[in-house]
Amino acid sequence: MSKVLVSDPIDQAGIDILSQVATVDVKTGLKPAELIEIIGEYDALMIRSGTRVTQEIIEAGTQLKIIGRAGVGVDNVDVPAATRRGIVVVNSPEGNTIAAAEHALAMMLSLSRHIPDANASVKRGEWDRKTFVGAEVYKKTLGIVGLGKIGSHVAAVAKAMGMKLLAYDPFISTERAEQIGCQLVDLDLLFQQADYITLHIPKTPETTNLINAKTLAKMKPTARIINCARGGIIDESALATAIKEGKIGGAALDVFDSEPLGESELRSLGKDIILTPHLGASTTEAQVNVAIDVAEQIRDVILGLPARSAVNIPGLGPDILEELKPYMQLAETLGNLVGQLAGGRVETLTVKLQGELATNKSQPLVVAALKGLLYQALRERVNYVNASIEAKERGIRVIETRDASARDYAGSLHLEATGTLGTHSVTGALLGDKEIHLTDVDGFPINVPPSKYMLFTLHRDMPGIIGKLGSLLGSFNVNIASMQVGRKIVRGDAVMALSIDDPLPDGILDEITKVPGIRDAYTVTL
Ligand SMILES: NC(=O)C1=CN([C@@H]2O[C@H](COP(=O)(O)OP(=O)(O)OC[C@H]3O[C@@H](n4cnc5c(N)ncnc54)[C@H](O)[C@@H]3O)[C@@H](O)[C@H]2O)C=CC1
Ligand SMILES: O=C(O)CCC(=O)C(=O)O
Repeated sequence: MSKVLVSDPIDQAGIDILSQVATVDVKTGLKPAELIEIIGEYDALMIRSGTRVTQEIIEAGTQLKIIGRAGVGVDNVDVPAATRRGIVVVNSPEGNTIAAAEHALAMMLSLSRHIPDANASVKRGEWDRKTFVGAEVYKKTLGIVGLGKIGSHVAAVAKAMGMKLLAYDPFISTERAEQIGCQLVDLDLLFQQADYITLHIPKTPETTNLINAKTLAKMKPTARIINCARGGIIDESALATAIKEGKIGGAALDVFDSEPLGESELRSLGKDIILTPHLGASTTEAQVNVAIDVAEQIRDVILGLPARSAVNIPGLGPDILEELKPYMQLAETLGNLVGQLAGGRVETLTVKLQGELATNKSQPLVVAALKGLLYQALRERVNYVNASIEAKERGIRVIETRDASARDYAGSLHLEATGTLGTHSVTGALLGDKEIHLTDVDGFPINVPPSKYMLFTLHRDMPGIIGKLGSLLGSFNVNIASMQVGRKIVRGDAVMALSIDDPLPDGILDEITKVPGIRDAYTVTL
């Protein structure tokens, strides 16, 4: 019989499901070394946010087939390490949405009315009505950063409370935001106008320290910030200083840079700050939802069935998966590339399946292309299961076409993204031993394997231009690994595709477009 280790407190409903197919051991509060010592016996590991599943633990888990995170964020799991070992990582994308949204709303109201401190003072035997005069949220402006599942529910409730709603989410369409009752604005305007700012975004390199001394300085002196998303999105030291110096009105935090919260000046800021120990998902209902959601997936994987919310491996039947795997990678890479070339907000994605890919069972490739397209917005949170829904919620129209007669390659995939900044297209195919090659960019034929850091230019095909670009990159210490030009006619328009060894330094793209003959330049990270 299979064995499942449950290393964080999980609702009994989940344990009951697991017990149908496995021996279940519940051992909470294990130290990393203790977990490493025993994980080798188990086929599955079920966790919440308390267990940090590091590469070391994954490597010690020689029998592990699946890691189930009873919640949304999988940032406490080394997903790439699990993927490398072929371990499925699953989560529950929606089981605790309402709980987290309600916690953020509760934090906003508690902060406004000083409820925690007033409560504590009455319990101490005091009757102080002067200290705790609060503020109403009615007719105040709420700035929502991240208009996904939780942000949208916060918006719906806040609207009903009579708040004016501003939102910042670069990956949501204006129409979608309007449907939810929010005005989509840029981040600076949101910081300047909001009376309350609530964060509902993942922690990514772009969102780390999004709230810092500089952004705090843009806010109203009465502004209150709520973070029930992830620690590290707010620079805690800058926040403490801003509250102490009266630069903002206060903050309510459920999540911290390091959890459990250790020694911190945040603890000493009185009634202008509320701190909760990562309770966003801690409702009876949410814990039942996430436990059932994840336990069912662990049960299915143990029974040899696909998981429905795998964050790293598609939930498809094993035969189709094996056949499509290299093409899924192609579709994902092209989606990621075309999304970055298009920049801004993509409104339409056209997916053309060509040659042998023009069959009905190639539909997962469309999903893989969307997963790639949404990667910049959602990082590891977009998966093969949710990519279509996420695209729909962002107002992205998907057009799928098939052309079995296209015979340049056995099978090739053409993606065209149209967005607020224009239209771009890429085509790719698998060559040789299934290596991905870009075969066309914006209608210009090329033949290059994609690399981690790339630079594309649209330019006039004329003497000296390649040399000028090479020297410019050299002057910024950028090393070119490979370069290829694609053109349709001699001395007409052309595309240059360069693989570079490191990310392009800030500001250099503008310099590139100043080179006579270069019209546009784009940098992408794959
Ligand atoms: N405190 C707690 O116990 C809980 C915390 N969470 C956290 O809440 C956060 C939101 O969760 P969901 O709404 O379920 O996720 P979601 O994926 O539905 O929404 C996230 C939104 O953030 C947007 N986004 C991504 N990068 C952005 C950026 N740089 N600027 C602005 N917007 C950006 C995305 O477009 C997306 O619409 C996550 O960090 C999740 O881990 C979730 C559940 C419980
Ligand atoms: O398991 C928990 O209580 C934390 C929930 C959470 O942060 C998440 O689902 O992302």
